[in-house]
This record gives sequence, C-alpha cells and structure tokens, in this order.
Amino acid sequence: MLLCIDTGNTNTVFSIWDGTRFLAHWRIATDHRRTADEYFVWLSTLIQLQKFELEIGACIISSTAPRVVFNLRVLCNRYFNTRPLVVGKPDCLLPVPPRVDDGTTVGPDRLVNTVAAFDRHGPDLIVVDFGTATTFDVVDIDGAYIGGVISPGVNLSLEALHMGAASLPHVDVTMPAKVIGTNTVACIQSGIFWGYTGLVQGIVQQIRAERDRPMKVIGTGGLAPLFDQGFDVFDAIEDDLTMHGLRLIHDYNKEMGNG
Ligand SMILES: Nc1ncnc2c1ncn2[C@@H]1O[C@H](COP(=O)(O)OP(=O)(O)OP(=O)(O)O)[C@@H](O)[C@H]1O
Ligand SMILES: CC(C)(CO)[C@@H](O)C(=O)NCCC(=O)O
Ligand SMILES: [K+]
Repeated sequence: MLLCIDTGNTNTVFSIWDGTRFLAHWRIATDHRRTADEYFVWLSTLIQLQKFELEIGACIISSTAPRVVFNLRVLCNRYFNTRPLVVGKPDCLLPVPPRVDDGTTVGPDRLVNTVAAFDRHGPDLIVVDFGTATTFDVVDIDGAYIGGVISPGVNLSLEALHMGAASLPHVDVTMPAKVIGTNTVACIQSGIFWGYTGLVQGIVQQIRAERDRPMKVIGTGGLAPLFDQGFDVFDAIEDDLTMHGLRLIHDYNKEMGNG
C-alpha cells in the first residue's frame, strides 16, 4: 500500500492507496514541530479505529512547508521502513519537467495538481486551487507546468480583514443572495464571495487571452464547490486532485525503476 502525504501551509492530509482505491483520508493541522512519533501515534489510532490491516510499502510526500519534510521522512523511515519520494526533490522524477525561469522552485502542490489534471483532462488547462493561497497553474499541450498566478487564499483574506479592522468580525464564506449587504457580516461575505468570483473570472479570461487558445478550467481545494455555484467558470471540480497526482507520480517513478 502507498501512503500519500499532502502538506499544505494550513493542513496536512494523509491518504492510503491500496492499489485500486483510496481507503482513507486523514487531515491534521500543519505544524513543523510535530515529530515522527506524534504522527505515528495519531495515524495508528485512526488505523485501529477503522480496523484496517495496513501494510505500507511506499510513501510519497508533497510539502509546501519545507521544514515539515524532515519529520515526515523520519516517519516513513522509522515506522514504515521506506524511503519516501519527495516531490520537487531531484530524485523524484516528474513525467514532464516544469518550464519556468531558472532557479524557480515551483510549489510541489502545483506540480502535483498539473500532473493529475493533465491525466484526467488532457492538455491546455488552468487549475485553480483554493488552498491557503488561491493558485492558478497553467498546463501546456504536453502536460508541462508553464507558470501561473498566486493570490491570497480566501481564508487568509478573511483573517486579514478581521485582524486589520477592529470592528470587523471573522465570518464564514457563503454565497450571498445579493451584492449589496445590509449588515456587516453580509457586506464581508459579499466582498469575499463576489470579490473572488471576479478574481477567478478575470484571471481565467486574461490567461486565455495571453495563451490565445481554448483552455479548460479545473477547480480544486475545499472552497472550489462554493465558488462553482456563483458562476459558470469551471469545466470540472476535483476533490482529490492532489492525491491522484501523488499516486501517478509514485507509479511513474516505479515504472522508471526509481525508488
Ligand atoms: N464555507 C467555508 N468557509 C470557510 N472555509 C471553508 C469552507 N468550506 C471549506 N472550507 C475550508 O476549506 C479547507 C479545505 O481546503 P484545502 O484542503 O483545499 O486547503 P487548506 O487545507 O485550507 O490549505 P492548504 O492545502 O494550503 O493547507 C478547510 O480548511 C476548510 O475549513
Ligand atoms: C503558492 C503555494 C503557497 C500554494 O500552496 C505553494 O505552491 C508554494 O509555496 N509555492 C512556491 C512558489 C511557486 O509555486 O512558484
Ligand atoms: K491543498
């Protein structure tokens, strides 16, 4: 079985692939201080609760937080007796290398999204990921990541508004019926919801114009379904894009006789 670990700046998701399907997805807050032993106690509790018999034979990690990787490596070595593949490191092969400026380190989550979206939807894509940051990853004809856009994530913007303005509360994101809010919460919800809707529509339109070709738009991340209600910009929503990509990259490395 394959253990896939997706560490974002906010949350880390552990998923188990049994060769045919994902058996479980477990989420924990990202914290670089968490030790290998702590991860293992947490994981084995969940494994026991679900009454799984797990034989982890391989691990793959994507981490946007470099400091977390050390303890995740120790977890894989010590408790699963495997050397993990770490996306973005030279010893982890990608089906197609990214085409970006020399010296740029592309976020591994964006590389993984690109691989997964290309596998499912073919060439010429814009992947919009609503995570800690809202990112746009552009996929070329051959599946390469060729750049994109990074903007502040929805929850980060909400938090910044609450932190910076003494009278503004923290609110949840929902789709407001109207643009003109008639109370503080409704005004903030409108700003976030219609603001991000406009941001996504505008950036997608400009990417399409710059590329001058038809492109499909794939939405992913926890908030993608919410933003799908407001407007018709996504050709598809994928809730497991990162895990699918991690599995593909693992399989690719295995095929190539790597690791
Ligand atoms: N209506 C909502 N309002 C606010 N947050 C929401 C809502 N629906 C889902 N979420 C959030 O979406 C998140 C799941 O999204 P996802 O896993 O894509 O990103 P993340 O964990 O926040 O970021 P990262 O992957 O960068 O760590 C959860 O943190 C969840 O709280
Ligand atoms: C943009 C984020 C934070 C999105 O998770 C991550 O992909 C990252 O840290 N990227 C590094 C810079 C880049 O992707 O160009
Ligand atoms: K993510």
